[in-house]
Amino acid sequence: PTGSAETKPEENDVEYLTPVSIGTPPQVLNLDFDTGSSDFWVFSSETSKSDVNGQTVYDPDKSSTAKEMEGYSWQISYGDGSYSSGDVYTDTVTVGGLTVPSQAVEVARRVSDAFTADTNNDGLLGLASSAINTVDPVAQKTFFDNVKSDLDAPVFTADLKAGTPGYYNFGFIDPNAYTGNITYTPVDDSQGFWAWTPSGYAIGSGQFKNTSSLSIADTGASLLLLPSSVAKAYYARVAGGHYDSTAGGYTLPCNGSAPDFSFGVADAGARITVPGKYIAYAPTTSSGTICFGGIQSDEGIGFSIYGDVALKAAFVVFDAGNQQLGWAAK
Ligand SMILES: NCc1ccc(-c2ccco2)nc1
Repeated sequence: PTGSAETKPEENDVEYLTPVSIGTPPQVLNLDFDTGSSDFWVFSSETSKSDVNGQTVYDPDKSSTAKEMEGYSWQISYGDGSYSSGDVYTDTVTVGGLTVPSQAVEVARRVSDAFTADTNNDGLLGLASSAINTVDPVAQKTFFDNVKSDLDAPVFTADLKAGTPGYYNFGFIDPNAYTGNITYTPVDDSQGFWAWTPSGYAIGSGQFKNTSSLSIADTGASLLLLPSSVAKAYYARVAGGHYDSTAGGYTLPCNGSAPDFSFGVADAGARITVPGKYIAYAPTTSSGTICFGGIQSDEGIGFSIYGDVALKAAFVVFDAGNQQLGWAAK
């Protein structure tokens, strides 16, 4: 079998939410599919009332197929400083027509303020390696790991789009979803991420620079976080671009003409071009004319993060069968 689920962008494409059915009768929650983490967690009837603010919650007591995993718990913290924690059930979960009869569903007791404030986000569905799942005492499998062996092919694809719905597909590669060829590059999952090394980059029509820095493909991250030297070189080419410590990063005019940013995949000379208009990411709170930059520095993280700003410029194949990432233009 195969599956296909439409995913919809929140404002400014800050995240993409995908409907997921949990339990019997089905309870539909809109989740943030995250290739940068491996916990499937949801707002629930157990979530502290002060932590819930409009989210749809999963209530295991209303599901005839829910089973509590007694003595199991989880707690996770993310790179953006947000966190959540709680207990664990198993229940039937359906994504894009694909059903896992006994998926570990991590129900939240507590979530951090940023999750509380994100009213449309009902939880996360992790798609990184199950090796970094946080459930204690025994790590649980991701939805993809549970369904992988049944799929026509052990792959899923991310086709995120700017300001309009895209798709997460499971078990097949849609030839109509991309242009040209898919260029594959090896994945190193030793840290649990979809980690890869781009072959280099170009800013606008500038010359391509061969440099390699470990990066992850992260659908659960909004921005493109690059080595500080690259981010600096990029904004040096942006009229009105500069580092603004009050904003906490580089800003630029929202209506400007920022240069494109291209990155190389494998040595095959394949390039993905992020249009400059994607880099005027979101107006800063204090203005409508100055935007927070979609490219920022990866200082302090230890690797670069190819988040939605970059991913929405490409058709991306997460190929677990061959431990590789495929990139295509679209
Ligand atoms: N990269 C994982 C991730 C995803 C979403 C969020 C988040 C915080 C507030 C709203 O959403 N944090 C981390």
